[in-house]
Amino acid sequence: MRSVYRVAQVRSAESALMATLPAGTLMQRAAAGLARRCAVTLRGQGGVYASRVVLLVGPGDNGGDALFAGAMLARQGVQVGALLGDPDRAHAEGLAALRGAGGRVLADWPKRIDLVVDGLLGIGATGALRGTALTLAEQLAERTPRPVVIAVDVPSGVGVDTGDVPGTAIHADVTVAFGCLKPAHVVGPAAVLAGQVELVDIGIVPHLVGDPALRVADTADIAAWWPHPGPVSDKYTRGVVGVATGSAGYPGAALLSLSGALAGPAGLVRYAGSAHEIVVPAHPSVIAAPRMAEAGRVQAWVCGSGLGTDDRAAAEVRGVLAAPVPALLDADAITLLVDGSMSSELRSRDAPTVLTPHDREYARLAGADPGADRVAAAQKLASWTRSVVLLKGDRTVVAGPSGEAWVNPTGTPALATGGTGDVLSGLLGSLLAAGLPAIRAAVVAAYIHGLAGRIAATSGPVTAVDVAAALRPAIASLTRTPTGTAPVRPT
Ligand SMILES: NC(=O)C1=CN([C@@H]2O[C@H](COP(=O)(O)OP(=O)(O)OC[C@H]3O[C@@H](n4cnc5c(N)ncnc54)[C@H](O)[C@@H]3O)[C@@H](O)[C@H]2O)[C@@H](O)CC1
Repeated sequence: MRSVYRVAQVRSAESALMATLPAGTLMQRAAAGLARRCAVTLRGQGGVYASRVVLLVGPGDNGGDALFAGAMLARQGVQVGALLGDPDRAHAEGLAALRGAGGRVLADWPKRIDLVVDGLLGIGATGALRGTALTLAEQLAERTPRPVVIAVDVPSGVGVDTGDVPGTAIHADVTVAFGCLKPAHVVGPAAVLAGQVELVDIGIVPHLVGDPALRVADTADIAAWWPHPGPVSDKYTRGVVGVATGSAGYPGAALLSLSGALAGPAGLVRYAGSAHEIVVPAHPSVIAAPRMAEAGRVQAWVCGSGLGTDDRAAAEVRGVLAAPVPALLDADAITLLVDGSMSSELRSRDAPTVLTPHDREYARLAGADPGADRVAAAQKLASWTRSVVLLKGDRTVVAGPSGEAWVNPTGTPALATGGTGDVLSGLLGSLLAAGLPAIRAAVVAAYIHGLAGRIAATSGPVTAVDVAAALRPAIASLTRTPTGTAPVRPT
């Protein structure tokens, strides 16, 4: 598991550590890690000696890191040139070190570039890129062929604490993050611009205070949390999941959510709904009934997709809300919550509730788009509804009513196709029925669903049926890979 911290937490940890060290020590640690990573890239492109590196240098310490790393590379025979965003405010000692090692300040972009180091802005950034920093970022974006870019701490132009991208920003191949992960490395569009994130330990971790802003699970966590049957398990002790989705008009939603539920750890899957005659030929192990009241006992309900929004559907959602077991509400069930007529039933539930909105469903329910800070948006809805909220996206966010938040690292654009959400809700319901705490069930389901999307995408364009079929190999891969496939590797 990786913990992600906000800028204020990083700043106070850095201050606490700096008070115990000679001046400049942290910047030297950061620059050394950055220079090492740059050398790895240059070696991979044909060699370090005589390669050409351009530093983009901003007015703060982020630019200082780039200048000191440039000096280290210059001493290894690299031709290093610096483009200064604000010549009067460039880090003076860093600039002297670069010049002393044979590096130069450039008046313009050179023709040949093997690597660009983005040291325009780090954790001191506010708002969209502006001034010369913006001009340099725009000029970089226009270059063809596009040079390889390594960002210093964060890609310039991103919202470090939110992961939003308010304007032009640098698109990095690699981001060398100092000390710990920040939200921009893992969430929102910023996470895509960060590329491969590599952590350099500069010693601040023991000084980080307070709960992390976010957590990211890795394969080892998911493997440890996945419930397995024991020698005395039976189909009932493993948990029974009830699926109230689809309808005679939309039987596909029922079939897809059932395929997700059947891949999960529950021992039995029951179906309740008007597609009951259709689901059994497709999934013979499912026990089907026309209504919830006739479905038999379950340890969790999944309700919503393809249900419709008529009186019958509303009665089913009320029935699920009244049931004393964990409940997942998706799609049409979320729509039925929008008018507020079921708010008190929702907010007063004793058993856990999970809501799985995409952005448009979120906007209908919360009254506004998730906006720039997707984590805060999910936390707000979780707190108001007293539910776990799984806000779908390329980096799906999971937030609990107490404020705990997770981001899923396995997402893929391949999942952006109709019906994949139904597969996710079935799988998540099965994890709830197997007894996982709601927030953990949501984190595990999002992770496995993302892996399945990636596996399905290896054979070409993906449908929800392909994602459902890939759930089993995704789950099997947990036991084959004892430690992480997280997107972050320490250097
Ligand atoms: N504080 C520390 O102990 C350490 C800091 N380090 C580096 O220092 C960085 C933070 O340095 P700073 O606090 O100096 O901040 P930055 O280097 O991010 O620069 C902030 C300055 O950039 C300008 N600026 C802010 N937003 C802008 C925008 N949108 N467009 C154009 N200009 C903008 C402002 O003049 C602001 O003062 C970290 O990200 C990291 O790279 C590392 O050297 C490790 C140690």
